[in-house]
Amino acid sequence: MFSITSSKMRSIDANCAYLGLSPVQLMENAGAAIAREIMSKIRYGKVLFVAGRGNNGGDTFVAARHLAMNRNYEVKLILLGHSSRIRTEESKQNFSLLRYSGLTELIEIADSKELEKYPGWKNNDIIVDGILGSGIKGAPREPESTAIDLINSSNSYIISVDSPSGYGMDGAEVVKSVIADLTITFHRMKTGLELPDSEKYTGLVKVVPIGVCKDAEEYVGMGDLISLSRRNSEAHKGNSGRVLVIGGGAYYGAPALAAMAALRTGADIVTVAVPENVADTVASFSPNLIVIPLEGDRLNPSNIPVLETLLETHDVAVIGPGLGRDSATLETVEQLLPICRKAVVDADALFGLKLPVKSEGKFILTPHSAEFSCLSGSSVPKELDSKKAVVGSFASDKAVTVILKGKIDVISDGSVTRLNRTGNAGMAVGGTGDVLTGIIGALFAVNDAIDAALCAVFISGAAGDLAFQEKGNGLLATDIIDRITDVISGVL
Ligand SMILES: NC(=O)C1=CN([C@@H]2O[C@H](COP(=O)(O)OP(=O)(O)OC[C@H]3O[C@@H](n4cnc5c(N)ncnc54)[C@H](O)[C@@H]3O)[C@@H](O)[C@H]2O)[C@H](O)CC1
Ligand SMILES: [K+]
Repeated sequence: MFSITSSKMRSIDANCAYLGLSPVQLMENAGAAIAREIMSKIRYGKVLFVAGRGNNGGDTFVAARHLAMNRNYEVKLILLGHSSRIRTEESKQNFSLLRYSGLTELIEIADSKELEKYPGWKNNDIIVDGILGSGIKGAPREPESTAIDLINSSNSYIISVDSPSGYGMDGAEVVKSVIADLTITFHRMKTGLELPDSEKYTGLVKVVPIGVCKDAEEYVGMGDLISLSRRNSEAHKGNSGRVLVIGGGAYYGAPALAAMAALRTGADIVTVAVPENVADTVASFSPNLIVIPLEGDRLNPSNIPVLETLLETHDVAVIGPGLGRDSATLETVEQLLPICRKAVVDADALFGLKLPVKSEGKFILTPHSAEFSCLSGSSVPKELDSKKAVVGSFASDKAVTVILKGKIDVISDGSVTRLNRTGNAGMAVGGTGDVLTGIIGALFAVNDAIDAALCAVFISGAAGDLAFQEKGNGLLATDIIDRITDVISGVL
C-alpha cells in the first residue's frame, strides 16, 4: 500500500469536510479504532491516556470514552494543559463528554513539575500517547516534553496515536520523541513512518481505516488547495508569479481572458504577447494588462527572439489562446516549447503539436477529447477507469501533465491520476478554456505541475458553479473570472 505525507492527509481530511464528512465523524472513527486495538491487545487492565490540546488529543478522548464503557478496563486520562485551551471544537466536544463517561480519573495538568509528581504514571498495562500528531511544529515544548520523558521512563506498553509524539511524520529531525511499542496511524501509511530509522520510535505500525470517502481522495476538492504555495505578506512584486501569455492574432478575447484569470488567481505580473494587429484591442480590456505587440498578424518565427527575452523574466508561459492554426504559428509554437522553463499549452497550440522528446514534466496540456485523440493518436474511451488509464499512460510516456477536459476532468502526470467534477453545462460557452489556462498559468508559476493542474481545474469549475447559480445558462467566461476570488479567498 502506498504511503502519503501528513500534508496530503490534511488535504484528504479537508476534502472529506468539503463533501460533508465532518472532522468530528473522522475523530470518532479514529478514537474508536484505537479503543478496539487496546481491547484486542489486553482483555482487561489499567490504561492511562495522555492527551494534548490538538486533534491528536481529541482522538485520544474518544478512545478513552469507548474503552471506559467496558468494565474490564480502568481508564485514566491526563490532559496536558487546561481544557479552556483545547484548540478545536471537535476536540472540545469530545473532552466534555469524558465527564459523563465513567473514567476512573480525569485531570488537567499544565505544569511540568506537577506532571512529574503525578502518581498515576506507575502500574499501567498500557499508556496511550495522544500528545502530538501531524500538527507538531519544532521540538516538543513544555509540558509536552516532560510528558514524553515520563512515558518513555515507564515500563508500560506504549501505543502512539497517529505517530509517536515528537516524531514528525514527514521525516524532520527528531529532537525528542515517544518511543512506542505500537503506532496506530489513520487511513494510510505516512511517508515518515516507514523511513529506515523510524521503527525505533514507532515500534510496529498499524494503519486503520477511519471512514474517509473514496471521492475525498480520488476527486480534487477544497482540501487540495491547502498544499498550494501561499502569497506571503512580505512578498515582493513578482514573487507570487510572472506569467507570459502568448496568444492572439486570429482572435483577441482569448488571450485577454487567460491573462485576467491569471491575475485574479494571484499572479503578480501578467504580460500578454500578441501579434500587433490585436495588441490595442487586447490592451483595451483592462489597464491591469501589460501588452507586448509582436510583429505580424499571426505568431511567426520572426517573433522568437523577442519572446525568448520575455521568457527569461517570466516563470511560466501560457501558449495558445486565440493563436489560430496557421502553419507558421504552429511551427513557432514548436520552436518555443524547448526554450520555455514551464508552459501551459492550450487551444490552437495543441493542434498538431509535436512534443519535444524530453518534456521533463515542464508542460501542462489541456486538451478536450478530440484534441487528446489528435495528440495521442488514440481515441478517448467512454468508461472512466479506462479514460484514466489512457490519460495516465500518455502523461507518463511524454513526461507531461495532462488535463483531459470533460464532464468529469481527468488529470494526470503519469504517476498521480485524479478526477474533478466541479463545473457545469453553462460553461460550454466560448472562452472558458482560456480562463482555465490562465488559472493554471498563475498556479504553475509558483507550484509543481500536478498541484497546479489539479487545483486549477477545481477552481475554474467551482468559480463556474458560483457564476451558474447567479446567471444560469447565460453565464459568460468573464463571470467565471469574477468568481475566482470567491473560491480561493482565505486559502490562497
Ligand atoms: N485523517 C486523520 O488523520 C485524522 C486526524 N486526526 C488527528 O488529528 C491530528 C492532527 O491534529 P492537529 O490538531 O492538527 O495537531 P496535533 O494534535 O498534532 O497538535 C497540534 C497542537 O499541538 C501544539 N504544538 C505544535 N507543535 C508543538 C510542539 N513542538 N510542542 C508543543 N506543542 C506543540 C499546537 O499548538 C497545537 O495545539 C492527527 O495527528 C490525528 O491524530 C483527526 O482527529 C481524525 C482524522
Ligand atoms: K501521538
